[in-house]
Order: sequence, then structure tokens, then C-alpha cells
Amino acid sequence: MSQTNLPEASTIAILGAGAWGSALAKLAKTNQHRVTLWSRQSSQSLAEAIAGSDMIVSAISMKGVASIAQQLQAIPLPEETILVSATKGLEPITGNTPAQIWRKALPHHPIVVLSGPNLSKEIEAGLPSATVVASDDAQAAQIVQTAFASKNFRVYTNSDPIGVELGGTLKNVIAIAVGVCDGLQLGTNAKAALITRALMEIIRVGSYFGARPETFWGLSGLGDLLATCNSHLSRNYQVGFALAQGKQLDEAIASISGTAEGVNTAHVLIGIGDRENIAVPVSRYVYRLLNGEINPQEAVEGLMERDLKSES
Ligand SMILES: NC(=O)C1=CN([C@@H]2O[C@H](COP(=O)(O)OP(=O)(O)OC[C@H]3O[C@@H](n4cnc5c(N)ncnc54)[C@H](OP(=O)(O)O)[C@@H]3O)[C@@H](O)[C@H]2O)C=CC1
Ligand SMILES: O=C(CO)COP(=O)(O)O
Repeated sequence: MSQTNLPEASTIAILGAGAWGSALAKLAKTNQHRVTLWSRQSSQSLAEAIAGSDMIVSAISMKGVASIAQQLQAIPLPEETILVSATKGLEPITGNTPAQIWRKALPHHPIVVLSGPNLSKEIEAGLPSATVVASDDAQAAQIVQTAFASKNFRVYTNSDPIGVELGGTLKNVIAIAVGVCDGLQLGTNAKAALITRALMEIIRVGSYFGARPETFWGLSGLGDLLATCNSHLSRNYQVGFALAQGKQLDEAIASISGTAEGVNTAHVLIGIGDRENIAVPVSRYVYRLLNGEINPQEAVEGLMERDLKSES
């Protein structure tokens, strides 16, 4: 399909009017869709905002997903309405991904995950970028692809939704680690080693959950690691950088605008790693640092002094 042809106009409701929801709304408007951007602050009710939507896109922070999904359950919706999950996080206690929450709440709807190296400020500025839309429902993924693709936003489909979702979610913890690495001025070799070993860790966790390893070499895995680990625009990276400057976690969080999902994800991930016996050394040191058990320098020493092992 040529991207010079505008996709047919759809009615799209975007839930979550923060940085990411607003950027997605702008992308959808570029393609002439009728767009409603909704948050808890909106004058419209949720039911009014989604009325007549062909597609509902959730760009809500992890902490709000379950309650909004529950509210949507109570609103009659045609079964063909596509739900697109753009949140990158894990639910505390259950460890569910956002798409798993949507699937449980609205089992009869097509669910599509949207994830990739998508720093919202760059997208708002109209810079070129690419993303992935993943679903078990190939047709739904293609509809979302067509709806959002434009000359500055290249959208790929993928049939491994859990892999695409975990790639975007788990890299947030690593972006905190790399923010620490850069904040301590540990150099390019250290950063390359950290990102590469972290990718192995992400693949280990993803494989346990049934994701395909090769998915993590794509945009939502390696691609998003490269974006967030190399940019001061990443809030997760900023949290790590601030910790390396000696800030306490609450100060670091207060110093960024918006949500740094990696903080909560680290806690949920370590719970899963402990329960399922999955080795996640980089994420574990991030978790210990966030908990105040160690300082940034001790995290570096701990990672460097681990038992010697083979690379695989
Ligand atoms: N910013 C980015 O570059 C990207 C972000 N993401 C992901 O998108 C998600 C949102 O990020 P971002 O837009 O940056 O975050 P923001 O903090 O800018 O916005 C969060 C949005 O979630 C809503 N929200 C928060 N808590 C609740 C709740 N308890 N109930 C209902 N709504 C709630 C907020 O609503 P209210 O205004 O009412 O508080 C707000 O609209 C995150 O998971 C993030 O990882 C993914 C790709 C890129
Ligand atoms: O996920 C993102 C870019 O793909 C945004 O990263 P931060 O949440 O760290 O800002």
C-alpha cells in the first residue's frame, strides 16, 4: 500500500492525554481521522468520548489501565471496535501486561499492541520514526498500521504481541541503568556492554513468556533500547542519570515531567524473576538501587564482580 494514499478516515478515541496520547492524536489527525483525546480531566465522560469509535487507543500510564478497562467493560461497544494498547508497563501483583488486562476485560475485541522507539517529543516535532503494531489478529494489525502510517511515521505489523509489548516495557528498566552509566561517565564501552547484556536478559524473560527471541532484535526491543538509552528525552534514562548525580529516587521522579514506568516495572519484574527463577542481573541491580539498598557506584561494582561466565 502506498503511503501517499491517505487511509480512509476513521473515528479514533485516544485515552490518556499525556505526552504519548497527545502525540498519537496528532499522528491520527495528520491522516484526517476524527480524533477524540480523552483523560480524567476531560469535560466529556468516557462513554461520550468513545461513542462511535472504530478504534480505541490506550496511552494511559500503567497505574490507570485496569480501572479504565473496568470502566469500559460497563459501556456497550460493538465487538469489531479495535483496542490498541500503547502503554509500556506491568501490573503490580498480577504481573499482567496492559494488553493482557485489555484482553481479560474485553475478550471479544481485537487487541493490538503499539510499541517502538517513539520518543513523543520527536514525534510531536514531526521527525521521522517507526513503530510496530502487533496482534494475533492480522487484519486488525493492518487496520491500525494504515490508520497511523504517514510519511514521517512508518508502521510495521508483527504477529508476536507479547514480544512487542515486553520489548517496550522491559527496556524502561534498562534505560534507568544506562542513565546511571552515563551519569557516572563510565564511557561508551560500558554503555555498549550494558545494553548488549541487557538485551540478553530481555530475551530471557520474553522467551519465558512465550515471545519469539527475534522480536527483541526489532524495533520494539533493540530499537527502543537504542532510542531510550541514548536520549535525555527518555524519562527513565533521566531518572537513572539523576540517581547517578546523587539525587534520591523521589527527587529524581519529581524532576522529570510525566511517567517513568521503569521504576514500577523493575519491582514487578524482580517479583517475576524470583518466582520463575529467571536471571535478570542488570534489572536486579536497578531494583536494588531504586530500593536504596545500594548506591550507583556499588551497582557498577556488583555487576562487574559477578562470577565469570560464558556469553550465551
Ligand atoms: N512519552 C513517550 O515518549 C512514550 C510513552 N509511552 C508509554 O505511554 C504511557 C503514557 O506515557 P506518557 O503519555 O508519556 O505519560 P504522561 O504522564 O504524560 O500521561 C499519562 C496519562 O495517563 C493518565 N493516567 C495516569 N494515571 C491514571 C489513572 N490512575 N487513571 C486514569 N488515567 C491515568 C493521565 O491522565 P490524567 O491527565 O487524568 O492524570 C495521562 O493522561 C506510558 O506507559 C509510557 O511508557 C510509550 C511510548 C512513548
Ligand atoms: O518509550 C519511550 C520511547 O520509545 C519513552 O521513553 P520514556 O518513557 O523513558 O520517556
